[in-house]
Amino acid sequence: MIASCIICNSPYSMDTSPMRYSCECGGLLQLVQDFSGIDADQLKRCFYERRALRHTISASGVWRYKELIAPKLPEDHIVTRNEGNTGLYETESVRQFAGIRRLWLKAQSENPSGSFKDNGMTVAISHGRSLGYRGFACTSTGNTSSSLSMYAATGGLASLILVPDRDVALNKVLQTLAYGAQVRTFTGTYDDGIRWLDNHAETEGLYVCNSINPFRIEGQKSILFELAQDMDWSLPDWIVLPGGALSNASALGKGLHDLYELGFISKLPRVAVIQAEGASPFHRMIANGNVSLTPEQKPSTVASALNIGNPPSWRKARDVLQLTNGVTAAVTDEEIMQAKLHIDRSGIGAEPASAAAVAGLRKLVRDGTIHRDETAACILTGHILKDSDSLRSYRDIPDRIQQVQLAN
Ligand SMILES: Cc1ncc(COP(=O)(O)O)c(C=O)c1O
Ligand SMILES: N[C@@H](CCOP(=O)(O)O)C(=O)O
Repeated sequence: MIASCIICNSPYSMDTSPMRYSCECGGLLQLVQDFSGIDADQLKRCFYERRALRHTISASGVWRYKELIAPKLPEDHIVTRNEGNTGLYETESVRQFAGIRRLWLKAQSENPSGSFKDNGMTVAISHGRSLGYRGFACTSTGNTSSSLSMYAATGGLASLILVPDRDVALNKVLQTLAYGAQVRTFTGTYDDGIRWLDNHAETEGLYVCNSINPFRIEGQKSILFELAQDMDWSLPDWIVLPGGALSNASALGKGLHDLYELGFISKLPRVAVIQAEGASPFHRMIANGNVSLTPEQKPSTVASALNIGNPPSWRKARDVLQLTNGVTAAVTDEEIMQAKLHIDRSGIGAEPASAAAVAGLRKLVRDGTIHRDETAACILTGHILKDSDSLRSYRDIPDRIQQVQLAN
């Protein structure tokens, strides 16, 4: 496959190692898809047929869309856990909380490792394996690492993980270790980890699975494809998602572009990217009308997955806002936890980072950016058990635990 630089358009072949993540000029790479031979109506029928095929690669909520993601990747290199196929819910209590006419929640938390990362990771790992790599690496606040180490274990491959030594959810790191990964902790943030990988991955023979990897982004497009298929190719007015490294904003935007180009959808929904106030360099850039991103040196939020001060994909996300007439917002930790309470009590549940999307939707409805008669889908990115420390902040929990003596 060919990738091109998002800044200067230089082309690169992605079929040989060492793997390339960025251009000589520093711009990230983006895969170039050729949809010229595709019969869209026939492909649409295939998507429905494949969804019904249990226990096959094609039934995966990612590989079902292989022609639009990695058409030439040989099937025998694919490492899959039947990812995707996640639920789409309409929940009255969360809808009322957000204050919008109709709201759908896409629960990527139902993925096999518990977060949306699996949609992209299956593609990145499979691509790396097709190039002959045996060692896979990332830096992570915990979800990318859980996903990477799960797929590495599935494929009999080695994983090396760099984890900041503070402000990460311990149970995500334990999940990562449980799958068998080697973990190195360091003083610093996700941003420092990315820099280290940039400088050392090639010499250590490692394939990097962070979202600087364009195959990760390509795989994450499937979240949007599945949402569109679930909704019979008629998407809501808004797609609202949390923003950290901005991989999801980049991927969903590319997915929207693809579906529009192929004629699967006739209208582009608007994209709203929601950041936590303590880690909101992208929101500040957009709100201030700046042309480049000023990194945040000490990102800090209760939504530990969003503790990212220098999101690598900010240019791709900016282009998505331009394509979809999108917006950004920032929400406080208190607003995030308030939204999380509603999502948890609805029975769906989510980690704080995911709840930022619902908190942001509520804010944008309240300030009139989103009209209450419009419709929206929020992407719930991670599972309720992912950040279990945050659950301790529910003040009513002690009142609902009763110590009793059980008589036989
Ligand atoms: C649960 C969860 N939600 C949201 C995000 C932010 O997504 P992105 O980095 O794609 O902006 C992350 C990690 O990045 C995450 O782990
Ligand atoms: N929250 C993420 C951080 C972003 O990672 P990336 O995979 O988009 O590079 C995590 O789970 O580590």
